[in-house]
Amino acid sequence: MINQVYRLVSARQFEVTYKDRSLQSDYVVVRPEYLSICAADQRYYTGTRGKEAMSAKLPMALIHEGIGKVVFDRSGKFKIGTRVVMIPNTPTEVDEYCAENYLRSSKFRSSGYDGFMQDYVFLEADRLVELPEDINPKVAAFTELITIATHSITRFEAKAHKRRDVLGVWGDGNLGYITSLLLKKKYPNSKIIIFGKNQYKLDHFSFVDEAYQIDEIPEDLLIDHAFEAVGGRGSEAAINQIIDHIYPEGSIAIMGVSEYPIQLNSRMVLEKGITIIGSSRSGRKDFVDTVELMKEFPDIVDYLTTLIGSVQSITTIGEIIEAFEKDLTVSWGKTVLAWNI
Ligand SMILES: NC(=O)C1=CN([C@@H]2O[C@H](COP(=O)(O)OP(=O)(O)OC[C@H]3O[C@@H](n4cnc5c(N)ncnc54)[C@H](OP(=O)(O)O)[C@@H]3O)[C@@H](O)[C@H]2O)C=CC1
Ligand SMILES: O=C(CO)[C@H](O)[C@H](O)COP(=O)(O)O
Ligand SMILES: [Zn+2]
Repeated sequence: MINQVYRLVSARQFEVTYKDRSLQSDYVVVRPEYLSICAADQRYYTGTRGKEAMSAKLPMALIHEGIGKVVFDRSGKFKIGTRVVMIPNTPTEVDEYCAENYLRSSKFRSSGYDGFMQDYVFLEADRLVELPEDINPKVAAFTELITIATHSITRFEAKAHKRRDVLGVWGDGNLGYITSLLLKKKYPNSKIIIFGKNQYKLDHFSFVDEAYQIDEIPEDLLIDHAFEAVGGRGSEAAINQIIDHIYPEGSIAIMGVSEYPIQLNSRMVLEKGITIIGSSRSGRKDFVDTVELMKEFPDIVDYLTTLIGSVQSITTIGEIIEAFEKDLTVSWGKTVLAWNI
């Protein structure tokens, strides 16, 4: 069959490519239903990802957050019509000590490999996780982003010391919202504090114990552990502020992506014996755990509807561009694409 792939060829420019795909294979074929734009896609779309990365990775189809329906599965593992979340990481080997998302050999969709902006996506069966029938598909669209928080909290649980009286999250955006929400669910007796730049965004975090604007943090406030969900230029200030407010021997999970190396107050990292936990992307286990969590606690999905910024129907390349441009102008929530192309 001929599959249409919608690739970014240079900043703000998409082209359709036609790829001949055989159905005589073990791939499961999924028709994308709802996709969602990640900050990483915007760095490619706008060209801010940097000249070197742009020329190394383009042309490629963007988007690594999305759900769809199975339209073909030779193995019969999935019934036709099953709604699934697609896992963008594609490992090519297994390592006893290194998770699939940290293996340098893994391929990650929309970071050098075609993402989900295609008429049909061909995936190995283990790159799909079945979703509950009744899940809100516009929230499920950004399940991948939820798995980022799941993955980071799992690493924190394994690597940080066990006092969890006060946990701080820096970043009053999408990832900060999801991370604080999952932390509150997992550690109901811990004090969860959100630190952000904008009062109108902090007002959305109704489930946290305390919220502070970053220029109004009491000097004597101390946290046991922290999660950084800022990224970009703001990462540096956020991580250094965390270093100032963390109790000795605490851990800092860094999730925000920055294009440039940032400067850390390394002297205080040493003096306080701080553990820094880098956390990037996610793997199958994080998707399975996240879907189970959403099944067990439907209120999590209810809270996450707050993050549906806008839903754009996509029927043409022009509408893809409109959706990316509109996403750049909104300051709260995720842009969900109803994939009708
Ligand atoms: N590790 C991983 O695997 C993943 C990482 N990411 C990365 O996580 C980062 C956050 O993504 P997302 O939540 O979608 O982005 P958002 O832009 O929604 O969130 C970032 C938020 O942090 C706020 N902020 C800026 N500076 C500070 C500061 N010093 N302290 C506290 N908050 C601050 C921003 O405010 P304002 O807008 O006013 O500046 C914004 O509200 C990005 O870099 C993204 O690429 C995303 C997915 C996966
Ligand atoms: O969003 C992400 C995962 O959900 C990561 O930020 C993304 O994978 C980083 O990739 P790149 O190096 O291409 O910017
Ligand atoms: Zn992402």
